[in-house]
Amino acid sequence: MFQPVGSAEEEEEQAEEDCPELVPIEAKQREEEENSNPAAKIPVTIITGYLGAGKTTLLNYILTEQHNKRVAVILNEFGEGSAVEKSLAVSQGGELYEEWLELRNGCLCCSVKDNGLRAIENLMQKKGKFDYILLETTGLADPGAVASMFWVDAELGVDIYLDGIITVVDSKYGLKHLAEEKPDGLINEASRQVALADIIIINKTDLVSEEDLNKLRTTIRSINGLGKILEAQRSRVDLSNVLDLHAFDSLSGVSLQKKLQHVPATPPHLDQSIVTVTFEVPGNAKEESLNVYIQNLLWEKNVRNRDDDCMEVIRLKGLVSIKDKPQQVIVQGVHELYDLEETPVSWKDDTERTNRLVLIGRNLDKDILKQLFIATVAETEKWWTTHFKEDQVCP
Ligand SMILES: Nc1nc2c(ncn2[C@@H]2O[C@H](COP(=O)(O)OP(=O)(O)OP(=O)(O)O)[C@@H](O)[C@H]2O)c(=O)[nH]1
Ligand SMILES: [Zn+2]
Repeated sequence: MFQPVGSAEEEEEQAEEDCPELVPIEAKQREEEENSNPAAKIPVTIITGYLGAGKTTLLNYILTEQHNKRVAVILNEFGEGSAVEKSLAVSQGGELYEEWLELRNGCLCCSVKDNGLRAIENLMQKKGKFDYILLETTGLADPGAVASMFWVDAELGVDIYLDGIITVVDSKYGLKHLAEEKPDGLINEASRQVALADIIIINKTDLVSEEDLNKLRTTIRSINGLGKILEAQRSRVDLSNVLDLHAFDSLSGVSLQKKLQHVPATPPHLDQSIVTVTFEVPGNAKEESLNVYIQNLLWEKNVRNRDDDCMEVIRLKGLVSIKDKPQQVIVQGVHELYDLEETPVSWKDDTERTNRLVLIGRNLDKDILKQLFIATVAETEKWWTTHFKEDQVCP
């Protein structure tokens, strides 16, 4: 795991902020508990989406569907009370709110008002009582920050892993939210959530015409060329499409290879600042240079496009060939965090060795990104150093 210096401390500080003490569950001992493998890691799926898009509806749906999983739910409220969340707890458990609840089907439910980290740590003390975690963020949350939590916290990483990010989009208001301009020139929350998603659920399709739905679908695709788009009413989707995705680990290596070959070049969209860029460069990458390449993009943020705008990468994904490594390496990035991990898949022969990268973000210029990458792979420092202007680091 690579992270810019300072983040770990910041996370630490955040974790210090108060979180309600969680009430232990007096649950009956389960037979499965004895049989369950204590070393097995628990998947966490983040459910995000703009206010009212249908996140809680999705949670409710998952909790009531047959899936043979004992799901623990964490509602991340960031201090904003919500009647809807209350109704979830009540309708499912018929009891208290803001505490741990054991639902009738054995699922656990919790509501927290901090960044969720402490809640998950506490939850892990109930290990063996559940085998899946769903975390709903608030509508205005940046899911990247929540996702980063699982990467930064090494201790947590022993017990759980990030399985995927689901973004629920409201059919009726989705386009409006995506087009919203923020006064400070920042990327709006709705776009950020779509950019980060592994799965995008276009929900409430009952409320719009086929024409409007097409527009929304096209816009979403133009932002995120990699994520899977599903359409739903009442957030009812096939659960095999949203759970156990392994979107962030090397297990996704095999499927990722196929997927990366079919990422559509996203059409330029006038009012859309976030795009997906993908390119392929055959050959080997030198690990050190690859780190420099990624760090310049994610940390130094000193890579600019032709208009001299800074490139902002929100999500990065790829399969690369590292010199002297027999196995394919998966690259994952969310905001400033990234990771290189060997997959179980080996390169068959040297002619096959190649690097495929997908970047989702703002002001991205495919040619410049590719040229920089070629400079890395070919280990020619010249073009490289002339292109980074140390004194022109973006804010
Ligand atoms: N017409 C229609 N309404 C829906 C659909 N799905 C959800 N709703 C309604 O939309 C409202 C918001 O749904 P929630 O699931 O609470 O949305 P949320 O994203 O959790 O909302 P916040 O947590 O407040 O941001 C509720 O009144 C739902 O009943 C749908 O497919 N069609
Ligand atoms: Zn909700």
